[in-house]
Amino acid sequence: MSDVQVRGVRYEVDRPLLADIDLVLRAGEMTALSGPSGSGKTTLLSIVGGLLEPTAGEATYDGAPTWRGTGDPRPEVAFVLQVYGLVPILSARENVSVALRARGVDPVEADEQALAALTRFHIADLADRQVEELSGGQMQRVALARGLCVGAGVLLADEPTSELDEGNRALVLGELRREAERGAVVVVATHDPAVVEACDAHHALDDGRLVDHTEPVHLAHTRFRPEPSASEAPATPPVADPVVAPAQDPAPRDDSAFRRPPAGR
Ligand SMILES: Nc1ncnc2c1ncn2[C@@H]1O[C@H](COP(=O)(O)OP(=O)(O)OP(=O)(O)O)[C@@H](O)[C@H]1O
Repeated sequence: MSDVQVRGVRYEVDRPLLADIDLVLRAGEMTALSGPSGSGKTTLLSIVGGLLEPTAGEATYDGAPTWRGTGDPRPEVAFVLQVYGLVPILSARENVSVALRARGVDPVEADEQALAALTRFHIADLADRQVEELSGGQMQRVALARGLCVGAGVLLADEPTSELDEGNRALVLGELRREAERGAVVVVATHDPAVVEACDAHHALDDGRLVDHTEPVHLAHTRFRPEPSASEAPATPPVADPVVAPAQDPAPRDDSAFRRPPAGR
């Protein structure tokens, strides 16, 4: 098991997009990366995974830079992309199978493993449907099946629950937890306080820099949540910290499947 080390990373295009990023992303843990839209989460994931070359500094995994000079990620790295990156005219199973074949898995075996991966996300019944016929949430789960099926050492997921209902979010968090438990570095860029809460570590970005998130966390949808009108005002005062008490669920949620394990595991 190896951690990802991010040291002195800066990234500029026509202006600085990331500056002074120093992080350790630990193997065996789920790490949340939060921050408002445009704060640099996707850019940082891309550098961590070797899709982008940092202007300065480096990200390393297992002692070697993740940037290989080409923009092709190392085989130990898998992404679940925000825009899914699926091939619309291929079936769900084919989209997953392609990722396995690219890593040298025999085609018949790859098809079997692809079906097993879709089963993890409760979409085995959609295996032979073309991806372009699927809903956004179904596509997101196909992308998750593809990202998680390869047993990557570094799994980078960009907003992996953005299209999902609460039940499927719990399912996905449970599967990400399983990846961490087998020793992967799991990093999740997210706006969702429930996802942050399920992670072992949390780093917040604002305008391309890491910020102290012990104060109210920079989560866009909590920051910009409108004030309730007088007629909508709750009978009891709202809780001050949206991350400590993020949800106002009417019913208790069974999140035991993805809750972080107790200390000293
Ligand atoms: N190729 C590019 N050229 C120039 N600017 C870019 C490029 N890619 C991203 N940016 C800018 O970099 C900043 C960070 O973008 P990024 O996608 O990393 O943010 P994010 O935190 O992931 O946002 P979101 O939550 O909306 O997905 C934004 O201001 C964006 O406009």
